[in-house]
Amino acid sequence: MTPEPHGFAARYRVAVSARGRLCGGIDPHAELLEQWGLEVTADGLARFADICVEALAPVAAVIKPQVAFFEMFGAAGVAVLERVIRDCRAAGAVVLADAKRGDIGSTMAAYATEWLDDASPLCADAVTVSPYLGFGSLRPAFETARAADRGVFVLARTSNPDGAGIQLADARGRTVGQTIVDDAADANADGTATIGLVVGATRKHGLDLGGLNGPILAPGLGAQGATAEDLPEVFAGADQSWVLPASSRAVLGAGPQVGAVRDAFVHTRDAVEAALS
Ligand SMILES: O=c1ccn([C@@H]2O[C@H](COP(=O)(O)O)[C@@H](O)[C@H]2O)c(=O)[nH]1
Repeated sequence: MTPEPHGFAARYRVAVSARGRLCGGIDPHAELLEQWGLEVTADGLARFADICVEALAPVAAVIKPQVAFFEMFGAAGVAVLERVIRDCRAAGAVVLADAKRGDIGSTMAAYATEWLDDASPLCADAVTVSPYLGFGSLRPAFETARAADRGVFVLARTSNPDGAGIQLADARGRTVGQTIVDDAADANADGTATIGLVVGATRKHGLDLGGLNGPILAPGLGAQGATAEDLPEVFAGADQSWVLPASSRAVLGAGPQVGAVRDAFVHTRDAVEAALS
């Protein structure tokens, strides 16, 4: 019997059932800043971030700041990121920091503290991680997340074409990507959905996702070519209630007016909800 959602599963389910299945990406590309009439500086970044937060935080179930675009401005950019995370969470959105961290276990523990510990100024609700050092190396992040009802999203089958070489490689009869899925499913047997996966919406992934019992972040909608109508086929074998498509540039390209960004987000979210079961 599937246990009642608790831990991160409960928080995630509440947000998605109230606001729908679309993750709004905050990716302050230099091109977008220029398109919005902003300087490519920390001040321009701060204005861009304020508009994104005002547009998305009250309506999006999950918001995913791409941390690289903040870190590239150094300490001033990280200060903007801290504010984005805090303000989005205060408005009721689940914040997934797209940081793609991964290292040996002892260093992974420091990353876990950075992104998942209440005492950190960068504390989010979930973080993306890379399993290249082995699924087990991520354990400190899983433990920190589980203790705090937070989540960790592990890269399994990414949206970029270059991912195939490693993710589809044979690992004793399964693909490397499938071993990540299976390890995540085992770790989610407690019903907390602490472990989510990243599986691109851009192509047939070839994974058996049926037993995951956790969220599936599906980037690639819009700028990378995937459409809402593609989703049912791409995620045919998954529990689609867990599928969370993500879009950044295609939504943000509607800016800089707050209302236009929000409308673009809501329009995309409604298309996703109409397409998925
Ligand atoms: O497999 C992956 C994992 C992460 N991403 C990230 O998602 C967004 C996509 O942005 P778009 O503008 O909607 O293309 C970006 O932050 C990526 O780093 C991904 O695309 N694919």
